[in-house]
Amino acid sequence: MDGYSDQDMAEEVDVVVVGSCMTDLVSQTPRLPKAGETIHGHNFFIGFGGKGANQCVQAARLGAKTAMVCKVGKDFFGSNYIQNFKDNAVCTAFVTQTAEAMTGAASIIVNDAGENAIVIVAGANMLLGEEELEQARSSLAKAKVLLCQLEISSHISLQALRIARQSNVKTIFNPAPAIPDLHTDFYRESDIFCCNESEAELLTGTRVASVDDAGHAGLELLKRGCAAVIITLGPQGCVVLQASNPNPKHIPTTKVTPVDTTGAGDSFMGALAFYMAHYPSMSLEEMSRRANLVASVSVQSVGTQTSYPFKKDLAAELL
Ligand SMILES: Nc1ncnc2c1ncn2[C@@H]1O[C@H](COP(=O)(O)OP(=O)(O)OP(=O)(O)O)[C@@H](O)[C@H]1O
Repeated sequence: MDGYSDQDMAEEVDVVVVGSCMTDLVSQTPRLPKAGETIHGHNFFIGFGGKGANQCVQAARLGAKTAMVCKVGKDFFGSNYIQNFKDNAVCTAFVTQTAEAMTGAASIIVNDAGENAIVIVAGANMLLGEEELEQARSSLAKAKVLLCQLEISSHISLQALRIARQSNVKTIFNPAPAIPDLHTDFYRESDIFCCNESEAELLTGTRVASVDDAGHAGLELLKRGCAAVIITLGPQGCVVLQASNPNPKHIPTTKVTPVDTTGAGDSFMGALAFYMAHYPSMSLEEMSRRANLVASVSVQSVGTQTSYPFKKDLAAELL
């Protein structure tokens, strides 16, 4: 936007995401190579990923004023990612570049059967520290919603949640990728604790393979101190529980033909943050129903951020 700087944007942010950026380097091959083998692939592309950035971009595409707090390398990938944020109208005032590490990268090989082998190097993501969080403090304290995940140092995510809570900013925490010994304060600092089936399984130690299982796991997570729990269930939508109404509620979604479900969870999270920021008095069930529908659009085309809908792609009643 001409004449409208990053600093101007930082003054009026609705959704702040403190999290990761990853560049996906994707090779499509007939089969996965064996150790020591070189094979020819038939396609290569570079994609924008990382859970934090994905969620931020989805919220921005729905119309939320978003800011990303993250660290990328002083390299081509980092500069390219900053441009991607700008292209999606995300405030980059708190995106820093470091010469100490490369931008986070995921080297992905996908064979024709859809199987993959992936190497993730978190790189600059792990260097996001308290200093950068301090720089974002005043924007964070004025925001409506904070969104965090676990692809950066977990103590930075927890610190961001604490700052938001102290300022009465609603917090959404996505414990992904899940770690078994999650600090108990993550539950207490979360207004919404939102995870998928496998994360719920790892955190509770119980099997989550059905809507009923998700209800039981959700109750266990709720007991740990969060105000609400959402467990996403792929094509089955999600289950919602609130401390004020702990009866698990199944929120189904519409049946679609999935083409590529990569990043569906992040689309759901970004949409949820948008609804919380724009419709603070909407029920959590209704926000979840709408987030299901946004995410269901994302599974109907290929890629991660490339599949995320914009406001203009959605029915007016969803916005
Ligand atoms: N096949 C599908 N059909 C319709 N909606 C889907 C489908 N898969 C996922 N979704 C939507 O996306 C949301 C998140 O999906 P899921 O529970 O699979 O998360 P996830 O495992 O974190 O996803 P991913 O790791 O692929 O990003 C679901 O709650 C649902 O709303």
